[in-house]
Amino acid sequence: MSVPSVLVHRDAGVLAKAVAARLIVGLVDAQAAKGSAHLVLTGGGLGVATLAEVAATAAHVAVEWPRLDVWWGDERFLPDGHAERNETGARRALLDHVDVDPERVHVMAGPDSGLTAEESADRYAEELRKAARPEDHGPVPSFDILLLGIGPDGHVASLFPEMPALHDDRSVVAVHGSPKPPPTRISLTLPAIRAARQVWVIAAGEEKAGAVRMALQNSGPYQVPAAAARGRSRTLFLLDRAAASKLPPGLGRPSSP
Ligand SMILES: O=C1O[C@H](COP(=O)(O)O)[C@@H](O)[C@H](O)[C@H]1O
Repeated sequence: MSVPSVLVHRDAGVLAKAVAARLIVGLVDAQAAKGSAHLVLTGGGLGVATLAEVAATAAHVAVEWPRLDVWWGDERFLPDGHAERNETGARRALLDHVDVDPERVHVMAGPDSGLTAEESADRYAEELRKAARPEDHGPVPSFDILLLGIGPDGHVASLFPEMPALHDDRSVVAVHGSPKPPPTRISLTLPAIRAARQVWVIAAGEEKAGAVRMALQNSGPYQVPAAAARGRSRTLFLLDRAAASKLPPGLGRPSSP
């Protein structure tokens, strides 16, 4: 697993633009190397703001959107089109504005599908398994870039501290009793997240500063799930100054004056 690098931008607005630019370059590079790419999206305020910045950046035309598989790290178990679904935010901010192949946009089914949360998680795990190639050596594709927001409690995706999902070795699980609404969610597990080539944890705001510090300081994953969010080749913590404000001196590298 890779050792995290920390990059700090001036504020949330600059951070969203910087992550968007980095994402466009990362996808173009992955497609140039392999022909197609796998991207895992996050929900949350900064996650959606980043996608809106991708759509607003002229260079996004360099991404071959039809040759991109889009996945989610987690979903709130709500009906299709619900404003609080991570999918809805991603569609409005980016996916409705680019030429993605609908067959390659892999959504986590909600209750309107007739599935229970467990069945939805199992179905997503199966979709991931089918997309995995022998060279991935596991039940999920080696995602090229996996984006994660982080909660003030250190949660990533819908993996909350001290919940049983943190011990699950399946790739996708249903989560019940989430401390953040809505209570029922679907989430990739830590083994699925750690199968990614690159994991980018993005965070803005002072309320995230304590969690960011713990995630970078060898906390146990059961207490701080973000501490286990690491990519096989690269892990980036992309922060604004407020989210980096509790890091020990020298840990964060300023990127924006
Ligand atoms: O509920 C969720 O929250 C986290 C973080 O969201 P933020 O608005 O505090 O940045 C997000 O990463 C996750 O995907 C989402 O379901």
